[in-house]
Amino acid sequence: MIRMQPSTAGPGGADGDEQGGSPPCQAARIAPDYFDPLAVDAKQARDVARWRKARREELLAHRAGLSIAARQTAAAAIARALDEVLAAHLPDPRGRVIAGYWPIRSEPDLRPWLARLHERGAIPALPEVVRPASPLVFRPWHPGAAMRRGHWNIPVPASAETVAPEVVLAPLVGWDGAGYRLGYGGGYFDRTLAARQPLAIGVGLQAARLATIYPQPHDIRLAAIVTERGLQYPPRPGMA
Ligand SMILES: Nc1nc2c(c(=O)[nH]1)N(C=O)[C@@H](CNc1ccc(C(=O)N[C@@H](CCC(=O)O)C(=O)O)cc1)CN2
Ligand SMILES: Nc1ncnc2c1ncn2[C@@H]1O[C@H](COP(=O)(O)OP(=O)(O)OP(=O)(O)O)[C@@H](O)[C@H]1O
Repeated sequence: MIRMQPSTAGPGGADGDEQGGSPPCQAARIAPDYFDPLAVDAKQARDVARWRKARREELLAHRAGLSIAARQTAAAAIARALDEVLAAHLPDPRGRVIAGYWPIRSEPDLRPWLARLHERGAIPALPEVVRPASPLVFRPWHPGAAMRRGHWNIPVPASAETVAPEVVLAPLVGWDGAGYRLGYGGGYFDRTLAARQPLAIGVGLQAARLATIYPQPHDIRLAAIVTERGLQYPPRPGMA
């Protein structure tokens, strides 16, 4: 299995991308979970944003380099782990709205999992960016549903109907053991989860784990994180 060695130096740290001589930010020295919103200054926010951009590029390049077979194996294992999480939270999915995503940029393809839920009577949904810097909107989807191109060319259901999912899969570019997600940098999922509270389950590769994503006040902790190695968050007793 291919392993990724994510850089461990934090924002403003000596990870080789510092340009100027400004003092390093202290985010790496405090507990990653502790954030006093009043203490978050513009410089720290910029440091974190720059650090995240660099990690996103590394993680996306790693994922894109995996074979199709490796990605399919991972997606199948993620789907099995998701079934377990769902069984615990939503034993009978009939009539319940469960949002996935249309895979882009080598994301695990969980459409077969959504299709199985559809067969079991659930209402799968997919997200759409309808307005920049706004929460996502979800539209019902089923295998074979008519699609159109949305923002960023991501296919979205052609239906004008919107639904409110009880469960939302959040594809992970990166993640950390405290339950935080690194996405593509639009802040869409955070805005969506801030606006309503579905059960948000992060899905991604084990290799995309970071020591911390340096959670900021806008970052919302996921309810669960699932990789090809099963449930990673919340941690199970005895798990490293
Ligand atoms: N398959 C899939 N569909 C999805 C998501 C996803 O993560 N995966 N999303 C999950 O949210 C939404 C789309 N998310 C997006 C996030 C960022 C940008 C974007 O324009 N990014 C800028 C960088 C922004 C920045 O760094 O300031 C860019 O790449 O130019 C577009 C869409 C909805 N659909
Ligand atoms: N609830 C919110 N209200 C206002 N701004 C927000 C909110 N959530 C995120 N943002 C802004 O969105 C930007 C990107 O955030 P972040 O780096 O966390 O994106 P991401 O979670 O990786 O992206 P995405 O969810 O789209 O894949 C940040 O500049 C942040 O300030």
